[in-house]
Amino acid sequence: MENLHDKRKVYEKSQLIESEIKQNPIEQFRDWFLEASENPNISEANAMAVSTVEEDGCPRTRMVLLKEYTFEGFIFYTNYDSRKGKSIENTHKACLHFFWPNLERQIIIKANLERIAENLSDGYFHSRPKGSQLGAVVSPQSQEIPNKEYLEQKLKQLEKEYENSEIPRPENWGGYIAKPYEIEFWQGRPNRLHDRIIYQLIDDLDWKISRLAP
Ligand SMILES: Cc1cc2nc3c(=O)[nH]c(=O)nc-3n(C[C@H](O)[C@H](O)[C@H](O)COP(=O)(O)O)c2cc1C
Ligand SMILES: Cc1ncc(COP(=O)(O)O)c(CN)c1O
Repeated sequence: MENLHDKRKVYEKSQLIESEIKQNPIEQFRDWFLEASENPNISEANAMAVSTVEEDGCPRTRMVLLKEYTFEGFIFYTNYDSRKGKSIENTHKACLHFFWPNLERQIIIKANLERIAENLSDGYFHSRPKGSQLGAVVSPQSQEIPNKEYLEQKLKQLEKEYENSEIPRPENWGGYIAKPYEIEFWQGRPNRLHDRIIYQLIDDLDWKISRLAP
């Protein structure tokens, strides 16, 4: 069909060296995340790929929006009965991936996942625009639906129903916190000799920092 052999870029914008990195990977994440957020060429710095392993042993990846990060972990919101929800309930694990092409950087995070407390999910749910709240109520995420009109009709009905009242958060919609145990920071370099620094959690306390070959 099409040969892409000559499609390649030289990465040369920055470097990642031990003397300049943070000892804690969340602080390192914050440095890189703030830089990405402030970059006018990156429209959704908080968009990340989330991979989960499904029952056939194959990982499946989709984008979600990171909504909060703390020293404890990374929080995103979704439908607990979705495909990702089901695989998280089975494995309690996921891999989060950020790629910011303009910075020539990627971050790969392996984590244990838990649902966040219901009151926190309530708080976030009600902070969303009403249309998005209704969207979450209307959509049986990842289920087969008969057609597009099915959602549009349900939305119209609910718009009337909740015109003057608060929309309750669906029980199956809420947040997950991904508590990291391994975080790799990757900075593109010339000659494909990229910088890779990996933090691995030891004893639930300390992070071991190593350099990996590109
Ligand atoms: C940039 C971007 C951000 C997204 N953010 C979310 C999100 O925060 N939560 C969510 O449930 N789906 C989000 N989606 C939709 C998901 O990619 C996905 O289609 C949906 O969650 C169903 O995934 P699943 O069937 O694998 O569970 C986003 C899609 C894109 C492209
Ligand atoms: C289905 C779905 N759920 C949730 C989100 C998260 O975004 P927000 O909570 O800001 O609406 C998105 C963002 N694209 C989405 O597509």
